[in-house]
Amino acid sequence: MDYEQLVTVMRRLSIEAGDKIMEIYGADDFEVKTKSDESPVTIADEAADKIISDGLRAAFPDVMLVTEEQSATHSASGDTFLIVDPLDGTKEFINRRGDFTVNIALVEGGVPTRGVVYAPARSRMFFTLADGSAVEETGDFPKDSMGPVQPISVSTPDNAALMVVASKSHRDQATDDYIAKYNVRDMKSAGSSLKFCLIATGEADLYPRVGRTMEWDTAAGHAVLTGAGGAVVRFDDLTPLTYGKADFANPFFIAHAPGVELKAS
Ligand SMILES: Nc1ncnc2c1ncn2[C@@H]1O[C@H](COP(=O)(O)O)[C@@H](OP(=O)(O)O)[C@H]1O
Ligand SMILES: [Mg+2]
Repeated sequence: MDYEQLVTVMRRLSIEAGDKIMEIYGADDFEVKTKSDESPVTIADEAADKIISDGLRAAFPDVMLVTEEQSATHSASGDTFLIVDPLDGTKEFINRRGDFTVNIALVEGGVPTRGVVYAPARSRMFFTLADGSAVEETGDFPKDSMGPVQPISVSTPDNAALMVVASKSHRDQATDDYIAKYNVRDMKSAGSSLKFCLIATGEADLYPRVGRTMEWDTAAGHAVLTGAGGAVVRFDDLTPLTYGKADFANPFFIAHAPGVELKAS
């Protein structure tokens, strides 16, 4: 795999998909359909999926591709593949709350090693460079050349006063009970894979997810967080969260800056 090429292509496709998503977001109205798993989908999900899949297949014809919108056609995957959630945080998108992201990642040997997370309505873009380190790009995100980038890295947390981030649209008692085990200075809520990025930049220390997600929801954010020095572990045994699992379903997990003294579930 040519990582320089991969980063260039992932970044460009995320911007092209983000542009399309924002075009639909800005329209007066858009249709919301319900998928077989009851989750909502819009023409923005489908249009962004097409842009990204066509682009990845053209650039990397030999690498397996898994996308949320085409998930019904995926089977046993092996442990190296590209994985895409073209619009994570669909509920945020529908409710016009802004916290939605375009997510593209490379998983190698069950580990997300490169990824891009782009939040077009927030004008924030996070990705890994070819060497796997994480950056945030600022500016107006030109398609064909990288704008100014800043290396990002996780916080050195104060375990007596942690900053915790949790889902905006999927928050429950189990999550609150687990968070109650920590000394929390403040809580943020955020939608989509942005939660991983807030830990990657040091804006938060801990993100426990006691609820369902799929691998495409987490792979790109996970890659960015790893590149910034953070980690994602399973909620049940605190071992690393891996990819290429049956049905691409994740167990509950905890994303964190390594300095957080993790509590058992
Ligand atoms: N019951 C469930 N089963 C599978 N995935 C779920 C789920 N509830 C939420 N999710 C996933 O969580 C994502 C939203 O995350 P958050 O709540 O952190 O914003 C959704 O992504 P999509 O919006 O791409 O469908 C969805 O995939
Ligand atoms: Mg998603």
